[in-house]
Amino acid sequence: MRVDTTDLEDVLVFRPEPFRDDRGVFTRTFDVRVGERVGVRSADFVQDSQSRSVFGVIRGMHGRAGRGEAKLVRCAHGAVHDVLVDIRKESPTFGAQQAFTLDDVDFAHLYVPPGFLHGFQALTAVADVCYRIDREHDPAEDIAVAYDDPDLAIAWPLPVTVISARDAAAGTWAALVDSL
Ligand SMILES: Cc1cn([C@H]2C[C@H](O)[C@@H](COP(=O)(O)OP(=O)(O)O[C@H]3O[C@@H](C)C(=O)[C@@H](O)[C@H]3O)O2)c(=O)[nH]c1=O
Repeated sequence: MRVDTTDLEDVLVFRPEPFRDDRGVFTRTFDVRVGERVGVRSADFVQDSQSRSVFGVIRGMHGRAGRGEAKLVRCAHGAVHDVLVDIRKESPTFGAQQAFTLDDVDFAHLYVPPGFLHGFQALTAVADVCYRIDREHDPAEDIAVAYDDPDLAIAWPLPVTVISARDAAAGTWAALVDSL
């Protein structure tokens, strides 16, 4: 399993080597020893979750107040266009964003440290995203910035088909920056 750095400080991509044959595919999704070499400790993650989205759905852009949360994110079925925005004021990449394709072909696995906005758009009829977080979910700490905020100007690949009521009511990037 290879580990790539990214344009965003401290964000990593774990790249497994899927095995394919006539039956289908086998892939290791995470390797504790590889993680430990780059400071990502599997034991730190306390909740594993999965969401299923239909074509064109956008979920995001979500963050967490307080000390934030670290995430490991992968797409188990289908494909998503996954976007991260660095909201750590002290970071050299503060305000920068990067997009990643997560799919069930390469099985790339993103490590997102605390202090990021995260969102994705489903590129396939069904897209299952699995993620692990290092703190128990607490809706009181939810942060959301509009997926179509003009200052963020995220280039989503498809017209949005469905978003949640929470995401439709999300705040602006400018308001978030003022609050940091
Ligand atoms: C995120 C989350 C939600 N829930 C509950 C709350 C609610 O009743 C239901 C659906 O929640 P949401 O609408 O917030 O789910 P969703 O919009 O899919 O939120 C997720 O979006 C992606 C982009 C992320 O990065 C995640 O961290 C998370 O914020 O599931 C949990 O119990 N645990 C969780 O970790």
